[in-house]
Amino acid sequence: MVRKNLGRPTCSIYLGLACVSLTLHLLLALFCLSVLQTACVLPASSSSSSFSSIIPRTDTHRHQSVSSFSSSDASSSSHKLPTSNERHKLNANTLHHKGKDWLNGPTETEKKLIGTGKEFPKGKGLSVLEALFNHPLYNLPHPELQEDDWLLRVKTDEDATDKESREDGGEEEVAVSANSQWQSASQEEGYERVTWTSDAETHPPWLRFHLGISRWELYNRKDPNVPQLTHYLATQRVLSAVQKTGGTQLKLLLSFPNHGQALLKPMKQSRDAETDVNLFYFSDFERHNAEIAAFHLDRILGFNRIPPVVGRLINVTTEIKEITTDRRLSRTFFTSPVGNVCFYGQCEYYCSTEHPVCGQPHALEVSLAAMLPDLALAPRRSWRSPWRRSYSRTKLAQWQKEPAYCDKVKQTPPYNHGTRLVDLIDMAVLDFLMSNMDRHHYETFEKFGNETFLLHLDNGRAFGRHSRDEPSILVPLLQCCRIRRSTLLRLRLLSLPGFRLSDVMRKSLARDPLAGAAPLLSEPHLAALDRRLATVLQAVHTCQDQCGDVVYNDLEGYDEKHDQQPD
Ligand SMILES: Nc1ncnc2c1ncn2[C@@H]1O[C@H](COP(=O)(O)OP(=O)(O)OP(=O)(O)O)[C@@H](O)[C@H]1O
Ligand SMILES: [Mn+2]
Repeated sequence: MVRKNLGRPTCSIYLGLACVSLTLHLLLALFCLSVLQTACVLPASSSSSSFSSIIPRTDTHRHQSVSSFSSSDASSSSHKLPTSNERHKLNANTLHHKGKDWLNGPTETEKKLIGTGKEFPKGKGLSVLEALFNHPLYNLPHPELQEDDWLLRVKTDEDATDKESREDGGEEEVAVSANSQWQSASQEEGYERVTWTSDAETHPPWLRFHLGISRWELYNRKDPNVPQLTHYLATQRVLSAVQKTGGTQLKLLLSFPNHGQALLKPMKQSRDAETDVNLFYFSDFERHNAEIAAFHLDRILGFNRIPPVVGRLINVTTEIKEITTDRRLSRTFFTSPVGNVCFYGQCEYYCSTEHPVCGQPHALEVSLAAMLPDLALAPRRSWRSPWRRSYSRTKLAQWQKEPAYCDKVKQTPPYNHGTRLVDLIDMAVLDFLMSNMDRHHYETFEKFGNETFLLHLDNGRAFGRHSRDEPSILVPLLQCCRIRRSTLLRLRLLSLPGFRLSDVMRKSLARDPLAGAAPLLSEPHLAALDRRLATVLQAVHTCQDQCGDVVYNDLEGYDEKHDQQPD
């Protein structure tokens, strides 16, 4: 009946409506697809403890993004982004996605790049560490550095003349003065007379380290000066020892005769003592062996973003107590009931008689980190981490309450451009592996603007517990589902039997002077590294199952070259 009554015009109206509805549905579907591709599936629960059950994740909730984002640092949002630099295309500046192959595990090319790990050439007499560093992934071609990609440069005689003749004298470039002969004006007691010229041969290791800092890394792994620098720190006569200000725990600044300096952190815990489970991360002690191990781990991950650190056995009496001019420090020395020489210094945390640093009776293990160039020469910018913890016993940080937090970070300068976000994720991977929950800030060199690497300073609270992993450290990766390709490939390499991370770390740490006393990381800590590495790879895998655009391809152009090489 109804059919009968339907005239031709009504029919076309229905047909039209059907078409409109179909188009709308299509548009809606397209929109949904595009949204799902750019954002990732996030954990459903909002409490921080939910992160412990993140891996592997199967939930598929979407969360509304929040429109306002208070920048993590007032200075960070005001800092203008420089234009992207073609020269560093290979390093990390291209966003590129190579189709579906990325989505599940290593591609054929990647497998070729990584190898099977079985070819570790034991027979060739190479150690696992040497074999790792010989691997193509640790020898990626780097574009030539331009003049302004170096943090400092030696001033030549011509520069000096130029500057004198200029009226304003406004030299922008930070320069190390080394005209024909660099002579210190005053001959301070104990310091050597300076006879450095612009010839690198005459420079002490610490100066060569400073002059080797570039836009993309703190040191070149192959630079023979790095072992020379650590040897220098471990053996030079200590000329002065004073407390270093800044930070919350006790640390000293040592000076050496040829004007080098080191940041000292003393041994506070035995190697295998685990941090008390009831201590909050912000109440944890700093560990000297964590500073040393962090330097090795960062280098093994291919980052080169931690100043070289070395262990040393110092004499508390002759190398600190008897030479210090720091009254605040010398006042705190005492002899313990068993006759050990102890001190505690003045600082916010653990500087009291109840928490002394003691020699046995004089010998004390310490870590010595190479000092970065003076802030007057090379100013640094401190950035508050978007994933900073609340540093409160009760409050949760924003990222712990909002699973879609990364969407906001991704839109906020400097994380919306260049490599900053993947740099931060590199840092989260490093911190998760060593279980460092104390990364509240990070620093960059002001000179390089936003196109530069992140300094991974202050690792004293890492390696506190081996029996537990802390999934919340990995949240930047879990929430953003983004990782640099070179990092991912190296992580995969380090998970293969021939290059197992724990084996490489054991070998690398054995080179430290303190390894003679006891391995710098106990076996349970080394085993934890392998376990955590598997967790990181699993997290990436889960991301790849759930989101697009996970891998940031910083190796563009390298695949093709590699493919052309004979197997
Ligand atoms: N190798 C270095 N060269 C120069 N400066 C350094 C070096 N390492 C650390 N610093 C500076 O010293 C400051 C304090 O050092 P560090 O963060 O290790 O101390 P801390 O007591 O652990 O700090 P916090 O309590 O804030 O965690 C750092 O923020 C950094 O600016
Ligand atoms: Mn610290």
